[in-house]
Amino acid sequence: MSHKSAKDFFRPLAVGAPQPLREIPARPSRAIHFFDPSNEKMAAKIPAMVGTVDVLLGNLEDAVKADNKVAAREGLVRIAQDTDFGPTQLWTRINALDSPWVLDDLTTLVPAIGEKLDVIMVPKVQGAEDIHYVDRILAQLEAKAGITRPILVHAILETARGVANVEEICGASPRMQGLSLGPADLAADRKMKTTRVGGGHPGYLVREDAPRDADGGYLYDADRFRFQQDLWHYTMAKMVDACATHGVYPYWGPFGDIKDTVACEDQFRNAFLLGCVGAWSLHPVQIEIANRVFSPSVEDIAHARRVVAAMGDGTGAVMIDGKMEDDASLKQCLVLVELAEELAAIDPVLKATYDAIETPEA
Ligand SMILES: CC(=O)SCCNC(=O)CCNC(=O)[C@H](O)C(C)(C)COP(=O)(O)OP(=O)(O)OC[C@H]1O[C@@H](n2cnc3c(N)ncnc32)[C@H](O)[C@@H]1OP(=O)(O)O
Ligand SMILES: O=CC(=O)O
Ligand SMILES: [Mg+2]
Repeated sequence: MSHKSAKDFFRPLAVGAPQPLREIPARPSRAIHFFDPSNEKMAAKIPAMVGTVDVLLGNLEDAVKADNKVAAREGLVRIAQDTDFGPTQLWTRINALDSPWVLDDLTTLVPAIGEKLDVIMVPKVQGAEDIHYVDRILAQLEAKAGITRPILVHAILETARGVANVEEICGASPRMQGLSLGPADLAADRKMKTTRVGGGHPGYLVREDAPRDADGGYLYDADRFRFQQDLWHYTMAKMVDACATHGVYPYWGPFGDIKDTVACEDQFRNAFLLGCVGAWSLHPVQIEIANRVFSPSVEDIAHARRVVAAMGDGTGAVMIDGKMEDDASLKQCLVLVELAEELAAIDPVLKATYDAIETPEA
């Protein structure tokens, strides 16, 4: 495979296109809230949601009926033009690159609302070639429309080939903002035997050994503990490593069991703990869950600040509450402290909560 030279990687791909970014800004994106711009009831709620959610995403792909694709595209243009998004990011999910709608999605959205669109989410990305296609066409459209800052690209990891190529996808363009794990399409593509949109499965488990009777025989029929396992652990970990390697952000995608807010929270928290910065929200009830779960807890920040204060110049080892802390655990604490600062900058309630934590003297 041929690679661009380092000096060419950050050159605009069209004359007059904006200069690519060297670093993707860490903008809070705990919940990426999906709405169907062709659904009038849903669309009417969007202006009032500004400021309550980090990202509003006008979805044009799956979940929008084929007959409504044009209405969704036009609806998104209207909403974007009529709404002041303030601190809330505006994203869209375009149709798949092999669909009959995607070219019109791009050629309509960029000239009409390109200055307001922060990120374009591309579904069913298979490899670097898909990102290269979007990269070049965006550069041409940006140049033609006089867009002054590059629109970023987010890929959904939802095919087996995409997972196999996750490294090259992350590194395909300086536009790459992040990746989301799409469990529904990924399950179908891999021929997994779950019909759920994210979450676990009662059949995917590990069972406690059978106890033995007095003669040493196994009691296979005995009641034995069963532990449901995580179907998504391997893919999520692989995605997080690829994203961290390339300086882009990993996200959990959808959780389809809207009524099971407890399991949704578990799914989101697993993603947070493994390194993801956010997840999709499909229904308003999922926004609060994501905002809470993807914000460091008061306990974590209190502990992290104690370690930062105790570590002074950041070298050496100290004991806090019977535990060893050193340069490496300080870095873990700084991940949380820095995230808290980024979130506090846009979330006044969270800022007040973090400000109220007693910070130890250095
Ligand atoms: C695998 C994937 O690709 S996942 C990504 C694609 N899927 C999506 O984007 C799905 C987006 N969400 C939805 O379509 C809907 O939330 C559904 C179909 C899941 C549920 O919709 P409903 O049955 O109408 O939910 P419910 O009755 O609880 O809605 C309550 C209210 O919230 C509104 N609402 C529901 N979802 C949303 C949303 N995503 N954004 C804004 N408002 C919403 C409804 O319009 C309704 O308004 P009303 O009180 O004025 O009547
Ligand atoms: O698009 C998301 C998915 O899970 O499929
Ligand atoms: Mg999908």
